[in-house]
Amino acid sequence: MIELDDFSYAYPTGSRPALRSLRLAVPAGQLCGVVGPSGAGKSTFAHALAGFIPHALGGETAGRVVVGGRTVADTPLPDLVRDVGLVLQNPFNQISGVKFTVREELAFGLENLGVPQEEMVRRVDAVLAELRIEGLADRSPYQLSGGQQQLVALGSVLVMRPSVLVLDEPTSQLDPVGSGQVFDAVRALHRAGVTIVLVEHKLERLAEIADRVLVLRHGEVALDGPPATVLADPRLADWGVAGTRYTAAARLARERGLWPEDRDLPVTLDAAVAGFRAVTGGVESR
Ligand SMILES: Nc1ncnc2c1ncn2[C@@H]1O[C@H](COP(=O)(O)OP(=O)(O)OP(=O)(O)O)[C@@H](O)[C@H]1O
Repeated sequence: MIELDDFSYAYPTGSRPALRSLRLAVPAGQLCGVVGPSGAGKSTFAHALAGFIPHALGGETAGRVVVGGRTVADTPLPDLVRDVGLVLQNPFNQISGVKFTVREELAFGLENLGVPQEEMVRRVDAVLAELRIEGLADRSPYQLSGGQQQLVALGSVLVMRPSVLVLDEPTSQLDPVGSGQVFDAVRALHRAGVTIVLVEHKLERLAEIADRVLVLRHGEVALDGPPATVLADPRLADWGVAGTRYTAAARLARERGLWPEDRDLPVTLDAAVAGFRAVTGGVESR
């Protein structure tokens, strides 16, 4: 469970608050997507949940962030990382720099926690298989592509088995295959009951897996609700957030009188197919 209680934050060098009076709760086990235009505060939000704000980045806070019953500002970072995993937008920043192979890199956090060797090997092997990166195990973390590093950065967090996972654009550098590997892993973690906050620009993917979507704008929550409602909201375009391609296609169809005004615009492929089937009466032209 994550709670933000009137939480505001300004960076040490920031002239304006990056987050403003956020009041929200993410129940245990929920997969909450976060979207918004550039500079909206998405990364800042992710850092605040994981305790990097204020512990590592300083700045001024007001209100509280509570994760798993602990007030983030009052909990030392090493204690927080046992429960809350943060995958950064740039994987390069997440690599320890002190390990020679991916296998060692994945074990690093567990080593620091004093996890016994056998258990460590078991957990690292499980994560290598889950992310389908067994082939990278003996490579240097520095001789990987950005996308491969992104998978390793995710793996180094997953081995810790956090109960809360915060992912800041975890597929930004990945091709469709790599993105699929990450989304499969996220889906499995969601099924396993992990609480997940996922900052993601790939809205078609987000629409399929999120229980809920927050839209951040100027550091505030502009919209909050189920993906089918939030991602089809016409205001997104005005705010600089491109909706899903399914919503765009149905909106064009509506402009041509082919999608009824009273039918919701779709955000997933299944909803789009069902909608077009219904409006064409199931007749498919060749
Ligand atoms: N280290 C920093 N120091 C000062 N200001 C910062 C810092 N990082 C971000 N900001 C500012 O805080 C605001 C929110 O930035 P943030 O990176 O959280 O946005 P974002 O929604 O993640 O954007 P993007 O989609 O481009 O990653 C912006 O005005 C940004 O310029």
